[in-house]
Amino acid sequence: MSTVTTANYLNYINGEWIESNSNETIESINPAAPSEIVGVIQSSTTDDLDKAVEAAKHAQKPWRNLSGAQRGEILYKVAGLMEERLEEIAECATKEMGKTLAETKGETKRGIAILKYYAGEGMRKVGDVIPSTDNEALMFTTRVPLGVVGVITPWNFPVAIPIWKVAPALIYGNTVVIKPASESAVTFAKIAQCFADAGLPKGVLNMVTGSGAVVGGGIAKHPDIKGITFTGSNAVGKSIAHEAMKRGVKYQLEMGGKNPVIVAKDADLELAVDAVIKGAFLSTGQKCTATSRVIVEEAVYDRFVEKLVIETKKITIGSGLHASSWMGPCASESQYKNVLQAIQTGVSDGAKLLLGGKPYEDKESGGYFVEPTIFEVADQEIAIAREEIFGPVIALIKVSSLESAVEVANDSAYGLSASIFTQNITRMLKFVQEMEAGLIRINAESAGVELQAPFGGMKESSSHSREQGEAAKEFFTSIKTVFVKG
Ligand SMILES: NC(=O)c1ccc[n+]([C@@H]2O[C@H](COP(=O)([O-])OP(=O)(O)OC[C@H]3O[C@@H](n4cnc5c(N)ncnc54)[C@H](O)[C@@H]3O)[C@@H](O)[C@H]2O)c1
Ligand SMILES: O=C[C@H](O)CS(=O)(=O)O
Repeated sequence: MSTVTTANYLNYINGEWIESNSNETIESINPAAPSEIVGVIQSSTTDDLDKAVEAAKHAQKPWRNLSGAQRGEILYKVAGLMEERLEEIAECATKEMGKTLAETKGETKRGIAILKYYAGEGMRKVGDVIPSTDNEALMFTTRVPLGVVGVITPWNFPVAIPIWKVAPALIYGNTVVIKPASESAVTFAKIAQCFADAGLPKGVLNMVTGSGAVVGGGIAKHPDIKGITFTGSNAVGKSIAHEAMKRGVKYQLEMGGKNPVIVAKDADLELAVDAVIKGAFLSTGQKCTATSRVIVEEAVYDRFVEKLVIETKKITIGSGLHASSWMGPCASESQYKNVLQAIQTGVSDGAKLLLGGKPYEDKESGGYFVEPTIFEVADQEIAIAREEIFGPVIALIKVSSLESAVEVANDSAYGLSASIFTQNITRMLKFVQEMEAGLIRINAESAGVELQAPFGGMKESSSHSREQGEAAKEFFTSIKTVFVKG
């Protein structure tokens, strides 16, 4: 029997908090203590979505007609309010999806920094003057917003990912309808409140919560939504792309990964072990850039594995609210079951289980905890070496040379993030050149996206645009080339 511990969270449409006309709700559960309901959100309908899109459409022209500096001023105010409410937002994120308070505080600070970065973008140039072949003419480029943008976000970064989409969308003059993942929608409701309290004009930002198929699918199909930015699984991303292409609207997808780390024979093994543990098990492995394959040159394989197992055994598991916990639960029951199923598949496919592989029983809480799990894989064709698990599971692969390591690393449908540990500059440069991934990190964990740099994947990890930094401008605006003759 679950007990409601907090309020009913409403949709934010046209500057007001309103209930869905479905009169149905979804419970956001604490995965570390599933009997606890963090909040109750709206299970919205396409009618609710239509209201939100209408509000966004109505607000778009006045919003676009503000100067970038004026739009930026509001983003700075949102950042300030989030700073004041940092503890509340971070604690809510930890309760909703499980990652530790240290991680959610860091993520909330990251969201604040992203808001400030894009607030500043409101004062930066948007085009270029290009010399015309006609010496009496002036030719230049400028940029215009897309209009109403649909934002669909996952649960694993409930603060950073919505903000790294919403902030650039708004600063470049678009208005937004966002559907956050239901597993972390209460967290975004608190962020939307910061936008409301910062004086954002009504209709500029609208949040509609609910099922992906209904509300997310409705965003993909809506005729008045002129751009869709999505982060989530490949299956869902491809369905959104299909709908967007049918309507001829811009779309942006950032999706799954199966991120390799190569440990070369000249690697600093202590550094590599520390980075693999952080990259694979922080956030319970629920990062798109998380380490899931570790490819080790045979010359150092046994020493590396011995150190890795010893250090992994030190990981403390528990509620993310407890300072003693280094790793929290899987974010939901379904994620928990998916991870345990993947582990079972690994065992039945013949992978050698070196550590973990079982639920971490916490009888008091009944939380969705899984032990950090390390497999040794001889056959790279098996599922745990190929498919994204999005949990605390790594596959170790032994290779005879760096050439072979890069071949194995590239042998994946995904191309999001990749790291190498070596102290040889030639090997580093060869890796940079030959590794098919959008994020390349040298002597550092595979996770770690910096807000000021372009971020996105290659191959099936992405629709091949880039998010964050100046790159966001390319998606959230259209370029106009202007030729002026007196
Ligand atoms: N590349 C990146 O930057 C990045 C970052 C974080 C997570 N991810 C990926 O996201 C996945 C985990 O997140 P998730 O479980 O929330 O993914 P998901 O695809 O299940 O859901 C993502 C969002 O899409 C919505 N959705 C679900 N079905 C939909 C549909 N039919 N139409 C439209 N929207 C729909 C969901 O409600 C949610 O808001 C992993 O694959 C992970 O790799 C990628
Ligand atoms: O899931 C999103 C990315 O993994 C963010 S980061 O690489 O962990 O910063």
